[in-house]
Amino acid sequence: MPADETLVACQDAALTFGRGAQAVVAVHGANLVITTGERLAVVGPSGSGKSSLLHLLAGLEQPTSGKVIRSASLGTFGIGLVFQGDSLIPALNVLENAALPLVLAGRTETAAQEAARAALDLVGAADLAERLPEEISGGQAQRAAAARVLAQAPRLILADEPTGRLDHATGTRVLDALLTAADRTGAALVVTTHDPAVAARLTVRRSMRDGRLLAPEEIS
Ligand SMILES: Nc1ncnc2c1ncn2[C@@H]1O[C@H](COP(=O)(O)OP(=O)(O)OP(=O)(O)O)[C@@H](O)[C@H]1O
Repeated sequence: MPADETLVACQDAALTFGRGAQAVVAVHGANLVITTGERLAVVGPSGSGKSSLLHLLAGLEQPTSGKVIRSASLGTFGIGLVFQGDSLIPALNVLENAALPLVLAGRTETAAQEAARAALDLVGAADLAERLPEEISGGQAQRAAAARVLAQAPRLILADEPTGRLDHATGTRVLDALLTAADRTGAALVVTTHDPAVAARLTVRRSMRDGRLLAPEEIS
């Protein structure tokens, strides 16, 4: 795999919600290229457009104008999105939640659960495997959700405030796990955050202000 393969490129990609007087421009013409090996922090205050930008990169939202181009090489599990908030299926335990996408993609239950266990271990949540989502805290659920993404070994990990609801030690562990997983698999990693200490763990920082993506800054 070439070191600088482009995975996703935004060309003047804008995202507007609503119309007319109610229109909110969440992202103004963003230009951004994500290559393999990328370690990018997107920082900015609440409402500045970080989640919207991530959703454009993931293809969850289509740009209102401009383009978002994803490499055909990304395939089924090319992009793994760690969402803000709860995303676990209540009727499945943590292990089954983490294994589900792999089972749906045709892996055997055993192979899927093996990958899920390894990912839970990586985020320090192996002891939660048999618990239901209602039996764990919000921070533990965030770790389980991160494990579900890591089990898929995506080539691009998009993490939306992955440490936002966690105490410092747990947040550090989740971030360590995302960085370790990205290093091991060669995945690119994009993290949105309010927290300068989280941004400092990545290589490049881009700030958002009122929907505008500012120029890249290298993090020393
Ligand atoms: N589905 C939606 N419908 C209408 N407006 C939206 C929608 N999603 C986001 N917005 C608006 O777009 C702007 C950017 O929101 P976004 O969630 O991307 O910001 P953010 O920087 O991720 O904020 P936070 O840090 O609080 O998650 C905000 O003004 C928000 O109210």
